[in-house]
Amino acid sequence: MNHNQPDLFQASPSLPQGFRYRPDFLSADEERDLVERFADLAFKAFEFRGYQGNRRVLSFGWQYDFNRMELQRTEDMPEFLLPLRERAARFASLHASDLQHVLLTEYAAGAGIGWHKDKPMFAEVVGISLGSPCVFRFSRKAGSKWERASVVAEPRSAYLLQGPSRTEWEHSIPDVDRLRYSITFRNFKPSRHPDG
Ligand SMILES: O=C(O)CCC(=O)C(=O)O
Ligand SMILES: [Fe+2]
Repeated sequence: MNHNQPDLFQASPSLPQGFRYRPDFLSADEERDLVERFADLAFKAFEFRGYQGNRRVLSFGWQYDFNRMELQRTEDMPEFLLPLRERAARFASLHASDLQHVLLTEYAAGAGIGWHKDKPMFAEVVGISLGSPCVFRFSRKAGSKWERASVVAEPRSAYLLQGPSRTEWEHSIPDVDRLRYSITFRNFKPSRHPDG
């Protein structure tokens, strides 16, 4: 037996601390059903200070408006996402009711997301991937250099950003070759809940 074999459910040691990756979080049938549902949803071009990114987004529960720089209450999560929220919460050791916000993102071929940290009112982030695989890249400043790491987020996988992977590292996704969706559930930091 090879004791150096990395634990598939744990990020390899070179990945940021607090990052967890789980392949086959969804079955192929679940992935197909979700992609079919997404085709009927009203995604909107991501917009920031008048600039339209080439990805399209849709939020439920709460949405962060990047132009107004504030959270707004939005439509409740649709029923079909609730069992997935339950599973995402278990993966992150949270309660489903903690995950009051979900962002659906559609990356058409040629779309990606630039370097960023998620907004500071959010705590943990659980991301579920569908469609095209993508490279999930991490970067952080280490003295005068940048430290880098990356992992392939396969379709049907889930990842968790918590601890340093959430707070110290930025992440980005280079342009995908074909359609990818992500479902990102987030909870609020207790002191930053928009309901006070
Ligand atoms: O698509 C993903 O998996 C990540 C999306 C992301 O980083 C974000 O919306 O903040
Ligand atoms: Fe992000």
